[in-house]
Amino acid sequence: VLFLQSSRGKKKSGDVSMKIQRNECSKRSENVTLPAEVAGSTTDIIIVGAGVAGSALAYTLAMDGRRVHVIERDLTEPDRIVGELLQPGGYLKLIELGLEDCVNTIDAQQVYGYALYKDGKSNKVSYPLENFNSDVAGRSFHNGRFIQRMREKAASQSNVRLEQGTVTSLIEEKGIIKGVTYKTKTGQELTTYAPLTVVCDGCCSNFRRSLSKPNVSILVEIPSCFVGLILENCELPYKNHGHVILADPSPILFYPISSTEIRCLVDVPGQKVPSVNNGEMTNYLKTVVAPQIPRELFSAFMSAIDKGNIRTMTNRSMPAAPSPTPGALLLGDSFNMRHPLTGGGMTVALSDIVIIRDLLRPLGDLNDAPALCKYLKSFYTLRKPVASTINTLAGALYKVFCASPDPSRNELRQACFDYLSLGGGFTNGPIAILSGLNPRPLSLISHFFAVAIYGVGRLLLPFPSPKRMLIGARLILDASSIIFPIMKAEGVREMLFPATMPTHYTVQDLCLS
Ligand SMILES: Cc1cc2nc3c(=O)[nH]c(=O)nc-3n(C[C@H](O)[C@H](O)[C@H](O)COP(=O)(O)OP(=O)(O)OC[C@H]3O[C@@H](n4cnc5c(N)ncnc54)[C@H](O)[C@@H]3O)c2cc1C
Repeated sequence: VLFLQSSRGKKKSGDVSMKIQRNECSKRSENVTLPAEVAGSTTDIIIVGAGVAGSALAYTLAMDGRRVHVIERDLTEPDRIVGELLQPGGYLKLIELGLEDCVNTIDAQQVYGYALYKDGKSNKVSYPLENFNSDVAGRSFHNGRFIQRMREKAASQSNVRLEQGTVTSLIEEKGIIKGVTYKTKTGQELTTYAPLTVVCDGCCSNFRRSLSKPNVSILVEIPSCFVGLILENCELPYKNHGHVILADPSPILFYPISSTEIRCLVDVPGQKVPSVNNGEMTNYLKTVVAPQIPRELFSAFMSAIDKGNIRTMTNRSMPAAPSPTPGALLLGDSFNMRHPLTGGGMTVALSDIVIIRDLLRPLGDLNDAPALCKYLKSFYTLRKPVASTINTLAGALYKVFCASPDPSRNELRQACFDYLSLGGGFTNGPIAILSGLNPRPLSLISHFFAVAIYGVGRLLLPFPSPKRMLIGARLILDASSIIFPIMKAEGVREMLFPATMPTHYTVQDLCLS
């Protein structure tokens, strides 16, 4: 057992300020009988997985005085091609959680917006950061370095126990999750109990099915894969910006991950990528992708291919489908995924954690399973406007940015590229959604259809021909058929009218009830 605990933590569990806060709601726990193991437990919350979500949650709950036991399969520094660009909205959430120093000392790079490339033309689209402090911007980094910093920060709290182990099952009794069984590094099988278990075991979650609606596995879509390379000894054409190439068949991304390295992610549609082992991938990258790369990056791109460190990762998307379960909660990618084109995953996870933290704060007694369940149901509704907007944009933009033989889809793609170059609100609105600075559902819908109308207008002016009118009509249909199914899967009512949901309780409502 690797047990990391530090004496540097400032708050101890049950300190005076926490006791005052908790008393407000503690009456609710009367008359609830608890399983003996849970009642005697010295842990308030078990967290499964210490990735982005698990580490951030552990730290923030510990700061609120909770006793947290985190079980992570592998505590060594991850080496992955995921979660490398944190949007400015995510950075704001990091500040709210007190974790902003985790991007210091890891050679993270500030990101101020994107450069979009199409058919040799490029446009710069800056994040609308004017009204924020100068340090508010996106951050890009090595994912593993960021996660290690977050784990260290969580483990520095005296009331966090971070342990290496693989959780093998959830312990359930009479419909209530009471704890988990896990295997330690040495192969010992142990059980641990707590009134709340939060599962943050990532995109390939083993526990998603037990805590979601029965149809959850059919909701997981795999629209494409990313092929990752690291470019060295070169500069991005637009310094401190992400670069999105609207390539054929689908987008290519570049962004800095340190002061000397640039990540390249090549999207390959479908579930299969050319084989790396038999050289098909090298051939694909050199013949199909390389000719579409901006010339400033071309030779570094070719060198990266020759160097051979080619990584691949499946891109999954999955709307949240929770089945509210007393004593347990899913969070992060195990709960909800979206296409990584827009780099929204960590922002959604951190935003969810802020909501959970605020909801749990007044709940003194986590052993009150019915009250806890009510709070958790409310979480599923409160998160919807932000999470669904970021998710819907990711899915819709991926579809719009892919090349297509269909003339109306190509018009929509071109209209989107040109619309984002118009400046003012036309540029700021969509990029404020993407960056997580202002992710409002109505803004998303209005900009999405404004792009479509802009595309139709260009087709009809100055003189509409029957052919162009037909393409225009199909363009509107295409736009609708892209956005509405994603919104439907996300839940239109929760997204647009969360206050009409029976489970829409604010923290104040819950405290008063
Ligand atoms: C190719 C790609 C690129 C991406 N790029 C970005 C980006 O640029 N920006 C962005 O915001 N998002 C991005 N994302 C999404 C982002 O990576 C995720 O949203 C984020 O990592 C989710 O965090 P998580 O904590 O839920 O999962 P993870 O960070 O994957 O953490 C899960 C943790 O659980 C542990 N674990 C798993 N099973 C067990 C078990 N049984 N017992 C104990 N521990 C266990 C794992 O070891 C791991 O540490 C990308 C995704 C992909 C696929």
